[in-house]
Amino acid sequence: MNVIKLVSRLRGDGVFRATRGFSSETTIKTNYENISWPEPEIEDVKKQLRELEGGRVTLYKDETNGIAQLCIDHVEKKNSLSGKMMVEFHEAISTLEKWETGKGVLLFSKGDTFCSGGYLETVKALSAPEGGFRMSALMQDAVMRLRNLPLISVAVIHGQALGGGAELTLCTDFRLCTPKSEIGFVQARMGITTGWGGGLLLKKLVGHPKALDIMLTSRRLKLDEIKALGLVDGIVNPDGRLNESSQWLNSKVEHLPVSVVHAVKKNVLSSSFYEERQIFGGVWGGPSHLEKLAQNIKHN
Ligand SMILES: CC[C@@H](C(=O)O)C(=O)SCCNC(=O)CCNC(=O)[C@H](O)C(C)(C)COP(=O)(O)OP(=O)(O)OC[C@H]1O[C@@H](n2cnc3c(N)ncnc32)[C@H](O)[C@@H]1OP(=O)(O)O
Repeated sequence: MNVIKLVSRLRGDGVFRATRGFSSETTIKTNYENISWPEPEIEDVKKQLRELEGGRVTLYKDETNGIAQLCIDHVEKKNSLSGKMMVEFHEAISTLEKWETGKGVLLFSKGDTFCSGGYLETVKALSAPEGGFRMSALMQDAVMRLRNLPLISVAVIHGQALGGGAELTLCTDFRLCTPKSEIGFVQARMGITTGWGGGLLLKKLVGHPKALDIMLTSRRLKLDEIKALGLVDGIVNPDGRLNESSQWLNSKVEHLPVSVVHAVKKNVLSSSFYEERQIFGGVWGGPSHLEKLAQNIKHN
């Protein structure tokens, strides 16, 4: 069997950052039942998933404050993600990667549910093992790229975040919750496990034992437990959650130039002193630095 290992680099912070670049002929040997599928080409997966209709994911970039709104909108089906929505989510993140004046992004949903995971019609349409693997490759790519954006990202959680929806709550820098927030890693009860990057992110955020417990029990985490796990960065009201979250995020970035916001985010994502000094060198002596030096700022 032509086995190509998934080239992954264990980052210092414990998050695997898989780097792919193999042609479609490569296969990946998994540890389970000796199954392997060709490493999919993302554009090929998007073409297949785009046909699986339902709902929409929209992106609005506010140029006045550099904060984008990434909205999950499939209210009639509890904001479950259809294949088409997964593609729109991936493409929105590609757009944000090119947004040079962007400072932040809010991931939120309409209605009373953050996201109930994969749209079960799409899940059934992809029920053959390779279908799940290909969908996972697309969503993991999107989640990893959202996480690695130089923008400051916030998940605005209202109502239930289940299955893949629970995984999406972990791919942002911050989480703002309403009193009705619930996070449920229900995958094990569905006979599967996380597939959108959430397993690794959960372990990184709460530690190995707690991540195992949460995923094995599939219990719904209510707000108090989400807080106790250190996963809540603020509370917002259900009806005003978008405005309140926008103000919360804006208060962290409005006083900084884009270059510094991006440098700070890249710094926190970095996993070596080498990376830090490359980022530092990119802003040292830059227009913002020279401007602040000229002002003789006192940090009192
Ligand atoms: C593919 C990724 C995979 C993973 O890696 O985890 C997954 O995410 S698998 C999917 C995991 N998610 C679920 O299993 C959630 C299933 N839904 C529910 O548990 C409940 O619907 C709810 C989310 C707890 C809400 O319950 P309730 O308030 O009682 O509303 P209803 O159940 O009546 O739902 C209203 C409406 O929405 C439809 N719905 C809800 N979730 C999904 C979904 N994930 N896919 C498709 N449709 C969904 C539900 O069927 C109702 O539709 P109608 O019957 O047509 O009104």
